[in-house]
Amino acid sequence: MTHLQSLLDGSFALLTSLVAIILIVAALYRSTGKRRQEYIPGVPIIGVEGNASLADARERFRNNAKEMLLDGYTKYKGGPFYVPSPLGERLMIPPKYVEELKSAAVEDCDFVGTFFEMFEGRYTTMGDRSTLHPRVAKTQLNMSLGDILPSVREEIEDSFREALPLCDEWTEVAVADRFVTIVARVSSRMFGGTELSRHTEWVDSTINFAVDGFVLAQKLKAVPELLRPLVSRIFPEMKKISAHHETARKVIVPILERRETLPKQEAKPRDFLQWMTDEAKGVEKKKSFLSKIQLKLSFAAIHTSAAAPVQLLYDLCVMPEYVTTLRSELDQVLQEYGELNKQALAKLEKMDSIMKESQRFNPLLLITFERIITKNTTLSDGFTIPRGTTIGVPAQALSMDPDLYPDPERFDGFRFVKTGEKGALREQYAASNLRSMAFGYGRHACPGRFFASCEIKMIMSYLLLNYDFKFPEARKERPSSAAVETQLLPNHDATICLRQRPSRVWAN
Ligand code: HEM
Repeated sequence: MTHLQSLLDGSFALLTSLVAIILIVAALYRSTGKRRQEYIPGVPIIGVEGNASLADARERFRNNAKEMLLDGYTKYKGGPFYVPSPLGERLMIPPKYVEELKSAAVEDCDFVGTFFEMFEGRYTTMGDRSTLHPRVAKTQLNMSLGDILPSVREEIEDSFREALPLCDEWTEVAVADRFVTIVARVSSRMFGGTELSRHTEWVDSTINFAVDGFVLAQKLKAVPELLRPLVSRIFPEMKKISAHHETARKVIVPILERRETLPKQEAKPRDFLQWMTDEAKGVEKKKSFLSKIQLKLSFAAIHTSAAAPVQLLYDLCVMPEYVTTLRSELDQVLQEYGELNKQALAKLEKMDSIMKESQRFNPLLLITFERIITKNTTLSDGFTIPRGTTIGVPAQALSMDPDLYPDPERFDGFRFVKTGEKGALREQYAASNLRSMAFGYGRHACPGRFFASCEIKMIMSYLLLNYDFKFPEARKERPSSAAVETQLLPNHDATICLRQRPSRVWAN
């Protein structure tokens, strides 16, 4: 009896523990918000053809996303397909569906949610539901481009002098990181003037916030989702991310406090921080909030814009025949305008075109227009996208479509000047339409793309005017980009030989 009683007691204790474990697991599972993926019948998954399993395809996608996306786009052109991914299969949608979804309600077609998913936003703090920075970028930043360009020019000169000092002799340097520093400084000048752009700790934080967040996200993805809340604490990047926020607070809050004491009759600074301060509503007015958002904006602005001139520089080193034409366009424009102001930059049509062509081959993002569909959504032709599906557009594959870009495999630096002669705006570098989706599309299309376009043109102009450049003798091919899932990072180890030109800086 006693034996049976203790056996029953033991079983009861075991059962209670089991129930408790199941409840905890269920609660944790719910708290992660992850549901079992519902696939759309008949929609193919790229990479699982033949004997390949879904797990194989997901693994292959990590490093071969570019080829697999192109494969899917070519095979199922005009129709949807899934790309395999450890995060769950992502649904690539054709342009007709993009058009329908471009202005869907934010809560039904969630853009910020993709940051939380892809960059583990809960831990990396990447992604923010505040609309303050996109609001300000769409309005004040874009309206003020002409006014802020002189300070951008000055910062380019100063940061080039520090990051890439001019030398009479050919000097071999790895350029990628130096361009990140230049762009971080130039962006910071636009964010908050020289108080930010010359503040080394701030500039380092804006660069490394993205790097640490990216590394942490990759590490966390290798850990089962349930364990991430616990495991995240042991990764050093977690502490580094907190330190970047602390730097942002320490640097920005005093700037904002000083600005409050400026006499009313004094002209307000013309920078992003000031525009955000003026536009902020409710909790957005808190200085600590503004510092957090400014750091997050640096994530959107810096590595994205720094990748473009590096990739174009690599292109020009393998195709030096473009350099003379670009320099003579610059000469003509400088002669006409005397300086690189907004109108002058708009006249750099060949430069604009080659930037776009370079981006067509090596964009930073292979997929754009990424959104999470938060409720079952039926489109006009009856196609239903289940709740929880992450959608996107294979933007790079689209830019290789021969129906949109004749002879797409050929690098034709000035192809967009030719079609642009008909006055088609859609062919500009900063265009956002159904055939040019590098900057996304619709409600969330990159609001910083016009600034980015000016900034990249100015950086390339400065480079072309002041430096000769070539690859070292030993390099026979263009350095390949590093594919990390759907991102294509410019090669960070490649070196370039640079030499001072009989310098003109910018002046005519
Ligand atoms: C070449 C450089 C850049 C590239 C390739 C790029 C690309 C993108 C893309 C693909 C999106 C998502 C669009 C969509 O899904 O529809 C985006 C959003 C965004 N970008 Fe950029 N971007 C660049 C530079 C910048 C710069 C310089 C800024 C700020 C000054 C910026 C600020 C933003 C913001 C705030 C958003 C979010 C918009 C929203 O929440 O509605 N970007 N960008």
